[in-house]
Amino acid sequence: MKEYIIKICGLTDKEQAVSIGKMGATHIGMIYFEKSPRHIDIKKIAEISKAIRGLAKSVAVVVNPEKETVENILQIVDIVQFHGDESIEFVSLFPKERVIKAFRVKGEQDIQKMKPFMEEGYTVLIDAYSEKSYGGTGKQINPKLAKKISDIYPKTVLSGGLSPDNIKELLEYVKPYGVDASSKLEIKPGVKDLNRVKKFIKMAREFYESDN
Ligand SMILES: O=C(O)c1ccccc1N[C@@H]1O[C@H](COP(=O)(O)O)[C@@H](O)[C@H]1O
Repeated sequence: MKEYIIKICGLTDKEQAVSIGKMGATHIGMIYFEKSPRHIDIKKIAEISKAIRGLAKSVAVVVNPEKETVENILQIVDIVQFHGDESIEFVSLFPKERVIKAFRVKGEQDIQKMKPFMEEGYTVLIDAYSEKSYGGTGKQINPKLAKKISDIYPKTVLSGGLSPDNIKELLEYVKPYGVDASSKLEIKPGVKDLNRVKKFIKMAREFYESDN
């Protein structure tokens, strides 16, 4: 069977997370980064992670964390998503299959930074660069650049401003291994519009389950 990732991120509510798991998301993300408007504490992450067990994989998004923080988080979620400037030396302290490494991509020069992670076979997520924020900005990555990265590296997850309005076109053009969406599926930070989420997941599943 074909492997792919459909990740919905920035959940703060258990009931919403369970609904999204039932809609067919493969991964559900929660933000553990105090500067984010979607930040939730460890107790809440544990509660949501437990509730979605068997439905979808749980992912905690962190930005430049301490080693102990990651060790504690990996006790309660399936996967940790490093969304800051973490080095390969730091990331490789943790099991590869339990890691997603995100890169905020400005231009082709950033591909160089991804190379060590690609060579080691990590799942690599690409997001748009923003000066103001580490993520969840709704900004879109240049599709040509995204395609170039996805063509180079088969385990590339596309993110950055994805929604039902652009997903079909981007999937057909970039053909990434996975997709990840957050802010463009929200009513307000941390609260999802479930109709938009459902539409997004349906469109992504149609792509991945067709002979694209
Ligand atoms: O969502 C956040 O607040 C956030 C904070 C810090 C790092 C990452 C964050 N979100 C991730 O950013 C990408 C793109 O999100 P969007 O769809 O453009 O809103 C995604 O992986 C989010 O999980």
